Amino acid sequence: MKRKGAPVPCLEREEEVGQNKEAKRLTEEFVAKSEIGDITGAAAQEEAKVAKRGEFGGSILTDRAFSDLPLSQPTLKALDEMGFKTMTEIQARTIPLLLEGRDVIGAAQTGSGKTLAFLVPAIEMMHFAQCLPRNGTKIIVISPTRELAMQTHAVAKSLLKHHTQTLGLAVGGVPIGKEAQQLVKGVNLLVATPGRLLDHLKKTKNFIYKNLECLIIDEADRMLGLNFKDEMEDIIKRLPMKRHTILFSATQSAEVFEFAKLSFKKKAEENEAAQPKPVYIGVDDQKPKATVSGLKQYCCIMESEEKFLALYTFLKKQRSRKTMVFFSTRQAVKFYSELLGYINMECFHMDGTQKQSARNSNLRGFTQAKSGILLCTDVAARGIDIPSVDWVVQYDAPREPEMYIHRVGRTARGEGGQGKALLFLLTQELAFLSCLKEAKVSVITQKIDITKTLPLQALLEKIVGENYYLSQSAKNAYKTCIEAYNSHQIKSVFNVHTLNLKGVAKSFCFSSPPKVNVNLESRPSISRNRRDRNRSQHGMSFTNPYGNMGANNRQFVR
Ligand SMILES: Nc1ncnc2c1ncn2[C@@H]1O[C@H](COP(=O)(O)OP(=O)(O)OP(=O)(O)O)[C@@H](O)[C@H]1O
Repeated sequence: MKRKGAPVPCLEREEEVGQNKEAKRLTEEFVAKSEIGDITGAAAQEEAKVAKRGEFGGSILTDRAFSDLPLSQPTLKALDEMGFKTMTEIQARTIPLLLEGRDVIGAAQTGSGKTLAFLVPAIEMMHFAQCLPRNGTKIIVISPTRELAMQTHAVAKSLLKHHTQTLGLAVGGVPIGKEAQQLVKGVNLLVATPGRLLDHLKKTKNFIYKNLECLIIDEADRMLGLNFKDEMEDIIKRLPMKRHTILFSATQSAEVFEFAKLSFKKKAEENEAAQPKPVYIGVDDQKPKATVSGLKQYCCIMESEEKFLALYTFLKKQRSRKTMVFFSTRQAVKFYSELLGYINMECFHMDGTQKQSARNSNLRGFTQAKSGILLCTDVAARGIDIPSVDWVVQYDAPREPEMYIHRVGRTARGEGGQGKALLFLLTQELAFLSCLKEAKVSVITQKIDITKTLPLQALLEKIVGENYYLSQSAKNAYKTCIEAYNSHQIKSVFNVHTLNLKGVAKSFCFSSPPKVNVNLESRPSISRNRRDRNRSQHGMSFTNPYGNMGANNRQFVR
């Protein structure tokens, strides 16, 4: 195939720049006519009612001051310099217990100050033990992503400003050698991601962790889920048994309690009578809502072919705001950021497979921006504390309600934080709202009308069709989108067989579904023999019998 067009997002050829300007002019014309991005009708009325009831906003702070606690002078001074005077509820309820040396499982809404809740007592523990570098690592904090680990490390650095204890960071994506040297010199408080921590536990000679006093697991429900379970079990096996364990998360799951049993049991067996039981503090367990009061939540119901038009129009309308958009795959993040860049809507993008330097610079760029767009996968869903995010848009539905809660938790954070969240759902996915309701999340639904913007579709199809790189990227994104949908956790709601492939293809700017091989684990109508035949032909994965899925595949396309 002749490769037409410039590699995206570079625009080098003169005529392409011209084409780009034309695309921009035309797209803006369509946007001006559209209504999405303005909350209207029933949604606006509902919003007014909520405001009237005084349910929106509100303080997360208690009237208890940090200075009421028996904290060391260096810590109090640092807290004061950081601008923290009174405690949030999770801090007020857990810090005193942790200072007494109790093991705690803490749960509190996103953005409610859990980081200080575990760092302050951890630092006090080191201070009062008068730790020196030669004592090795006394505290380990494990975070699920590099970004969250870096953020926690930054908060710990500020808190340790007037202390003498040492701090270190061990995350993937950076040379391991330098970290190892630091560990050998003596890091009293180590913040790490699980994979890199395990590497050091296995391979870094003279890494002193035998004196470990406290293991803190942040985002515990995520860390103990399927992806990290084996690593975490291996880590736990290697660490000294005699230590405190602290688990924190915004959402609690059965896994956390299972893990807690495993982690706390060993110690209990060792000296059962002397060990007080771990304490569970669920700050929001009695609250009717799982999300913070400063968050307004909306849901737009649409068809597949409307999705990208709706997003584009929304982003245009909200261009003076700071918006995060979540997708289910990194290929979708890549394609849509290229496409938006091509039509002059620059955005930051972040996914788990980017080089660490690119991840950092995108996150830094978006964090520092007054307005802007960050397209991302769930690598940015948890813990990340970006100031003043106005909107969280979930372009692809999350894989479970807990992930919804974490994603929307990137806005309306901290004291007085306010923000809005918008969930895109396909008509056949409406039942997900019941799942959200069960998880104590209620959203205001809105049907959107994008008829005025529909002519934009042809222009987008032309742009993608004429650019080899964009169309390859779109194809990858289309293929992986279907595969991700197929592996959705809530199969009764997100059933791949109900997808309208023609509509999905349109959302990736194809006029008809492109030919792709898709790996789907199962399809009820396919005989086992045929499936096995396919499997043996193609190794572990097999070519989906939809094969080159196309619009004429009637069984699959509505
Ligand atoms: N006592 C406090 N007073 C004022 N602001 C605070 C206080 N404690 C924390 N904050 C601010 O609240 C914001 C959210 O805190 P943090 O990142 O610790 O939340 P979190 O509960 O860990 O959220 P998530 O569940 O999303 O990880 C931060 O910007 C932090 O600086």
